Amino acid sequence: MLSFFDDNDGESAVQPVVLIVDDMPNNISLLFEALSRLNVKVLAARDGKSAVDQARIARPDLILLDVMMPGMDGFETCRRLKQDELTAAIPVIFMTALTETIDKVNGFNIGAVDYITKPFQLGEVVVRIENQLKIRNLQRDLEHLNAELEARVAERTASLTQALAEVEQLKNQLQHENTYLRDEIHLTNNFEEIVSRSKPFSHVLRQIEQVAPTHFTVMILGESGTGKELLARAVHNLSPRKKKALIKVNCAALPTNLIESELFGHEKGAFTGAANQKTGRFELADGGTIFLDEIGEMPVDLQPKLLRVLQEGEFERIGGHKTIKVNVRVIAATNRDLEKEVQAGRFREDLYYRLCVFPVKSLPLRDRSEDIPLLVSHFCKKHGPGIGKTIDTIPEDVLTTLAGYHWPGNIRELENVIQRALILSPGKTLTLGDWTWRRPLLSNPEGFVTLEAHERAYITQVLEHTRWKVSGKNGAAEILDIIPTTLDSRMKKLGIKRP
Ligand SMILES: Nc1ncnc2c1ncn2[C@@H]1O[C@H](COP(=O)(O)OP(=O)(O)OP(=O)(O)O)[C@@H](O)[C@H]1O
Repeated sequence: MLSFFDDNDGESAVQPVVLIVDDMPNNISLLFEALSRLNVKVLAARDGKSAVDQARIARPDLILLDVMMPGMDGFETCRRLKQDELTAAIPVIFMTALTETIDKVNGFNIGAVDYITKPFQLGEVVVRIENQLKIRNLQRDLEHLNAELEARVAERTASLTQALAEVEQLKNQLQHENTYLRDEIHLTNNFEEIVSRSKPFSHVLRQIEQVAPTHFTVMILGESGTGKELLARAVHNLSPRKKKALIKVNCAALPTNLIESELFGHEKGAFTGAANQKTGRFELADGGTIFLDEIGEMPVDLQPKLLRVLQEGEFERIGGHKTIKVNVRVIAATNRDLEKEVQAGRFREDLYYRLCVFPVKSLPLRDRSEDIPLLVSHFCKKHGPGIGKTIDTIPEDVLTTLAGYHWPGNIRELENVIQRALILSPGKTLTLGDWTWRRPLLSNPEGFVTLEAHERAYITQVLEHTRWKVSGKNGAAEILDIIPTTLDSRMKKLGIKRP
């Protein structure tokens, strides 16, 4: 007995189904009998329409289709079967009487696989059916193999795509980390020493560019370490006086009794200890610029003399009678609230107005934190060579940690942190070491950070302490008394990454 779907265990698998379509009951019974020799299930239909309906439901493995039938003939039935995707793949064998004059080629054209002629030679019929069922079986195997192959290809493609995406992500991350180092810091301004891409700071630089070529006195206001001196130098360098001297006086660094002599000079014997004549800094700055840093520290009794130089460009040395005329551009800076100083009577109002003709406010680092990556890279380049360090990677997590800090000491503090990090970095990747242990997070009353920044800093601190051991004995999760998965998700949320 023929079994088309025997599997390896010898068990008979699904029985093939053959649909006989003929309007003559005699033919159907003959075929029934012939097919009973095969291990197949036989279905029958008496006309084309019910054949199509049955085929849609039963999905036979083979259809024996009479050509000449009343109503829908075999050709039309076959056409319909082939148009329907549920039945299109079912092989069709046409049955036709020898006496019938039909166009056999047409039958093959519309999808038939074979012809059987009536009256039936039952032996031949069985062989033809067997052959078609074998072919059908092989086709099924092939389809199955194809599907399996496609599934495997799809699986491989998916994992390759995933791997490619991960590589791409890694590449992006590395590129990002290196961007600040690789790119020359091309700034669209005329400030060689000043590094910034921040929008608010670009307004400050714009003001500097506008005032620099004029003769106006410039007052630079801002917290300590925000780059006031750099701005003052920029004013001078962008002015027509750039070839002449820029003389700096730090009013806070000079003892009160010496400020007048430093600024205006003295004649020999003008006071005890004045053994020689001294040229003051206003005279030295003649034709150039004088930068009076920490102007808020200027003693009140000296302020009228300063006002006179500003207004008339003249003064006398201490102990001297000769009026000295100078052409000096004045730039002043302070981190104090000068208006308050005026109200408190420590600063003359007229001098205040004379100095504040053109005030420029330097910005604290916390208001331009987008500059942190640039500044970090700038300070690596500025200080690395001095201590024999070449940094080529600034990891994202280093930048994230730095961006989360409030910077009460501004850029000067950032510069110090980077100098220290450079010393501690063992290779070419910048590491912050245990900086987080030391930074005075809450030391500055104006410098409170957000809860999130504090949490980020604190978790980073603990992780650095445990050398990035998250779970297990002496791990960060144990210290923080939270479960490791919670710590993992906090780290993800806060952007904390193991260096
Ligand atoms: N935009 C910047 N780009 C590069 N370096 C900067 C920038 N701003 C400040 N710095 C650096 O930060 C340090 C502090 O800057 P600076 O001395 O100009 O600040 P300051 O406001 O004058 O401070 P203070 O009020 O204490 O005198 C300097 O080493 C300076 O070179």
